Amino acid sequence: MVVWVPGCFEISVVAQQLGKSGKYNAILCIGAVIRGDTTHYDVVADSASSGVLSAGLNSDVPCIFGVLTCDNMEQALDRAGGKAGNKGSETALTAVSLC
Ligand SMILES: Nc1c(NC[C@H](O)[C@H](O)[C@H](O)CO)[nH]c(=O)[nH]c1=O
Ligand SMILES: CC(=O)[C@@H](O)COP(=O)(O)O
Repeated sequence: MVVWVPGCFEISVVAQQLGKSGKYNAILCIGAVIRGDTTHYDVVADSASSGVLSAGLNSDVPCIFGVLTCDNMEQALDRAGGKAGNKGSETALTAVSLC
């Protein structure tokens, strides 16, 4: 199942709900935080990473951190199936290795 959230900040709360539902063996948390003009980037990136970790610990279901933290769109696209690979599919492999 795919669940969409408004932004990376909201990933962890939904991941925790899904983990606690008991329906899933792993949750793949995929997104991109792109640096802007302000410090908002750091807040969202830090919250996403610590939140996904907490979601896994609190739900006892692996929540895999597949959130890109990039300086620009080019870096993000390169890592979303471009010349630097596909970090999304790597999260799936990580989940398989843990289950
Ligand atoms: N700047 C990025 C955001 N910002 C939105 C936040 O994640 C959040 O939805 C909002 O602050 C409301 O709580 N989200 C991304 O996924 N990527 C960004 O680069
Ligand atoms: C508010 C946001 O989600 C994000 O776009 C912030 O960008 P900026 O740092 O350029 O205000």
